[in-house]
Amino acid sequence: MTRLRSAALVGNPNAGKSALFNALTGARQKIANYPGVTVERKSGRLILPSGEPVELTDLPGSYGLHPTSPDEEVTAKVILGQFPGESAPEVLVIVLDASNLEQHLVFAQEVIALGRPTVVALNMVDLAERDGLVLDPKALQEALGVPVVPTVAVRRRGLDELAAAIAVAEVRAAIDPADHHQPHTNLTERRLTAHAVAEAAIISETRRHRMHAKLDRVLLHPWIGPVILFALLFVVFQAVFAGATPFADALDGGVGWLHDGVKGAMAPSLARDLLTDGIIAGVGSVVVFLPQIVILFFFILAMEASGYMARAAFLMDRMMAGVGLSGRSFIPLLSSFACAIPGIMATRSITDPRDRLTTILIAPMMTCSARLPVYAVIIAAFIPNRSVALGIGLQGLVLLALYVAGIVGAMVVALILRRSITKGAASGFIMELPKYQMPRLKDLAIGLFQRAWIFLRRAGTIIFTVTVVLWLLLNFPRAADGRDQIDASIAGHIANGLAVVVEPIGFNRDMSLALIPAMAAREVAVSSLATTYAVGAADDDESNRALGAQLARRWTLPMALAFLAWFVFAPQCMSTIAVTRRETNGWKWPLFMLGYLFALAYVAAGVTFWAATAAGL
Ligand SMILES: Nc1nc2c(ncn2[C@@H]2O[C@H](COP(=O)(O)OP(=O)(O)OP(=O)(O)O)[C@@H](O)[C@H]2O)c(=O)[nH]1
Ligand SMILES: [Mg+2]
Repeated sequence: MTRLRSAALVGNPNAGKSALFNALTGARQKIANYPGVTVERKSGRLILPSGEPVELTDLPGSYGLHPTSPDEEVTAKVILGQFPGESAPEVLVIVLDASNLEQHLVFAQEVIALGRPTVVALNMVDLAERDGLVLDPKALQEALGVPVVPTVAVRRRGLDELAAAIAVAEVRAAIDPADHHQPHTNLTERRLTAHAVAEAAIISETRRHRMHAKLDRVLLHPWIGPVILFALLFVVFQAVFAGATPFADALDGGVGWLHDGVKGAMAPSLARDLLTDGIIAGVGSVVVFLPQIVILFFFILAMEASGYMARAAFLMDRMMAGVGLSGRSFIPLLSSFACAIPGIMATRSITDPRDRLTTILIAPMMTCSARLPVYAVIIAAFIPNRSVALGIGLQGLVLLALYVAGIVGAMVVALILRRSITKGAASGFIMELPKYQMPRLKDLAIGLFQRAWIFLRRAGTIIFTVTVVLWLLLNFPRAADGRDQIDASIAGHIANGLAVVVEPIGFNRDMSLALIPAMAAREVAVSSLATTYAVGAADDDESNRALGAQLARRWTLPMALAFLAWFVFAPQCMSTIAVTRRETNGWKWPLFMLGYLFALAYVAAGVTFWAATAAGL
């Protein structure tokens, strides 16, 4: 019987380890063009040319075996076999960025010096060629004393050769198992060697960086840069509304058609109502926002893949320093625009613990994609679809304002925290800028498909479940004839109780009813409202079934704005609290987070409501 052998991918951040891992194992780990994407180890199965399986582990990028941040610690522990119950990987596969050889050779030497079976993947040779670098893998192999295989992870070039080299390295491991020397060079020596080795491996080098240098001069310019960044974000939010409308309308029509079809086909019964008013109205009201999600992520993924996101981090560094954070916090905060959970996990690449804690605490204020359906449904119902000037849509503008409100809120809180609870000097910014790349359509398509799938899976699982439970709580006990079903129901009683608390900030019963199930996931606020109004609507009320129409009829503009303000801040997400507990090792910080965010949400909603009312809106 063959036993499962093991290998691990190690190297500097952004070398293409995860891209190689995906290509070799068929996994779908997140890859993106900035350092610090992977923060946890992840294993998969690689089949060698002989048919033998190898357990391959993808690791967070690292600059050395002496970790300076939690993600680097994972890498060091795996390489050195320090995780309890796990032995060190038999083969170390060092992934080098060929276009950035000198820098990547510093850590590589440290790994090679461990004396373990080692293979080098000289990755990104395509980018090196593009930049006018011709390399000599043989010379590199000779200098390093381990096999070197040129690869292009994203084009699947060199994969067989790499697998073959891993297989051979294993055989050598079996012959000579106890060859352990410790690294006996210091950092300065390794830097000098790296320079010499890289120089020897470079056959020719023509300077073709000029175009990119020019691009950086514009995009990183102290004031042109931020203007471009802001203009870009502006375009994104306009596109989210303008581009999605036809698709969203079509989906909405589909959901309506399904609702009416089922209603027509089944005899009146509670089961029919559960299907139509509960599941189809509730889950359907969230699913229709798929086009918005896809458009938003199209831009995010394109900016990530091109290398622009890392420039955005660089631009924001000064602003972040102003509130006591470093540009390092930018990437985790940026990830939080998809979802705070990966965002909070991405803080593992932050060296300074207080910096890291602050970033975790403010991450939930970044507008995650779960808020998009809530924002979009309210905006579509209350903000007129007209242009303010030059074809700039008012709806997109309001959406952008909500995102900005979250960011400004987070910066203010960071400023306060850094002067009180997480006091300390801001640490420096050391992120290296990745190379510009043209995003590949196939990668974008896969990334979008993954995001769409995550969104639909949430709709099919958590939102579905909460909607069914809510429908049950809304329908029982049954109201006496002629009485309001919602007021009589269990959910209605709970909501009436909570309404006392949220009345001062302008919320009515239906709004407070939406808040409790929305703790499970923010989108549930939308499905709850849809289900509540479907249950509450009299049967002859068909024409007004659309959620937007119901909202416009039942809420005033100040109420709607207050509801939006609430969702900018409210920590309506159990999973975020759970992940905060895990990442901070205890209940103290997640409880603090819950407390301060609810307080902020309450104040923001109240101020919005009363200001809007006073302004006569
Ligand atoms: N042109 C080209 N791009 C590559 C190659 N390998 C990876 N990339 C791109 O380089 C970027 C970084 O790749 P990742 O696989 O995320 O890098 P990583 O080493 O896992 O990075 P961390 O997880 O941050 O340590 C992504 O945008 C990839 O698409 C390659 O061989 N050629
Ligand atoms: Mg990675």
